[in-house]
Amino acid sequence: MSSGLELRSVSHSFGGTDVLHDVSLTVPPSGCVALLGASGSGKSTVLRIIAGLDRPSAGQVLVDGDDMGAVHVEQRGMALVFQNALLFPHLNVIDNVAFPARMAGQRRAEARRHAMEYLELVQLADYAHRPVGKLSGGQEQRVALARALARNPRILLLDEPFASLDVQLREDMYDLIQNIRAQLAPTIVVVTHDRQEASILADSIAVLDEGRILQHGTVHQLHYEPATQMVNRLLGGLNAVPGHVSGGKHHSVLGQLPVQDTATDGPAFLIVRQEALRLIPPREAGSPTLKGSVSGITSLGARTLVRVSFTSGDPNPEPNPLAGKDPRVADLSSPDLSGPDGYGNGLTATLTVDVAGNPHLLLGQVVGVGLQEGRAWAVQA
Ligand SMILES: Nc1ncnc2c1ncn2[C@@H]1O[C@H](COP(=O)(O)OP(=O)(O)OP(=O)(O)O)[C@@H](O)[C@H]1O
Repeated sequence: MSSGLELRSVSHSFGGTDVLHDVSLTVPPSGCVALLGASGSGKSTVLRIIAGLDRPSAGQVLVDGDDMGAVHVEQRGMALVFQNALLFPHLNVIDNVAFPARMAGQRRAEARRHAMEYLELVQLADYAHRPVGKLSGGQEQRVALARALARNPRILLLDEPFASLDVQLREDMYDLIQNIRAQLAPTIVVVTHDRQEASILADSIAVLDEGRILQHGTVHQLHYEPATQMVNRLLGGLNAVPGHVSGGKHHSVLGQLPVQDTATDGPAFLIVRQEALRLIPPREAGSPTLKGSVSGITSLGARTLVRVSFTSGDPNPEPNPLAGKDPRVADLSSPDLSGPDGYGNGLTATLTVDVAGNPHLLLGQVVGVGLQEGRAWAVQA
């Protein structure tokens, strides 16, 4: 049966250097949480502390409410899978998977029968008697997963398990993890620096930066309601426009945009996801109030990123012809640039817009930008 995991104010230092600060995290039974962060942010250290491989300098790890402090690694009921599969080279595939059961004293035939069930789960039953030296990288990781699952762990810990696989193999592994979750429902903590991987695999993501959890939330919250500019950046957000919040609106070169009720007054960045922005085609835009000009075009294949630069200071703004007509498009072009905001004197801002297909734009071309309603978000500067 799956277990719930809780980290309570865990801190850790190596030789006097603090690497984790007051990390608290809850993973419900059968839940999957991704720890997302840049290299060196402390992800692996959190995982090692959960597994019992390192003792935290302070704080507690609890499983189903029980403090693991005095519980030995082997008794914690956890299984770890690393980026490197770490298979036993002298054993074939099935005996690698059967190894933990053999160590626990199970008879060979029984341990192998049990191992075979897990090899079937990871679709490697046909490879049971193959030497592990003759496996591909993806197959090695499948064997490592089967070996971890065969221990029937209370918690499965995955440390960048697919980082060394190519894109296609990685996608196959994501399907496999979904399948394992559907069939066995283990509680999972997966460490990754890949935001897409975190979004695909996990129910929620905890963003770690310099040993601190900046935010733990759903994939949606982290993308559209980031707690800080750093979270926005780590989740791939490309737009952060400086300005300030007052009276529930963000004031910047882009004008005044209503943001979340909870935003506090003061200096703040306006965060808008590139996917929540829409280019208003030049022929429809006519004379958009907020004239933006294309300053960069980057092809992503099926999609294109378009950078649009805006300059404040137009004393006679004209109305955006689309404002109010398209319910999906908020009026991003009603700037009060003559107001007392201090953003009216030739300052510029750029927004990056994620566009499906090739928009056939030219650098310098004037375009309008629409924002999906309710998608403007402010974070304190
Ligand atoms: N055994 C150790 N002794 C000293 N410092 C360590 C040790 N292990 C990790 N560190 C330091 O602790 C910090 C966090 O390391 P950790 O490996 O947890 O980060 P990470 O986010 O998993 O990084 P990566 O993605 O590169 O694996 C880093 O500054 C690292 O240099």
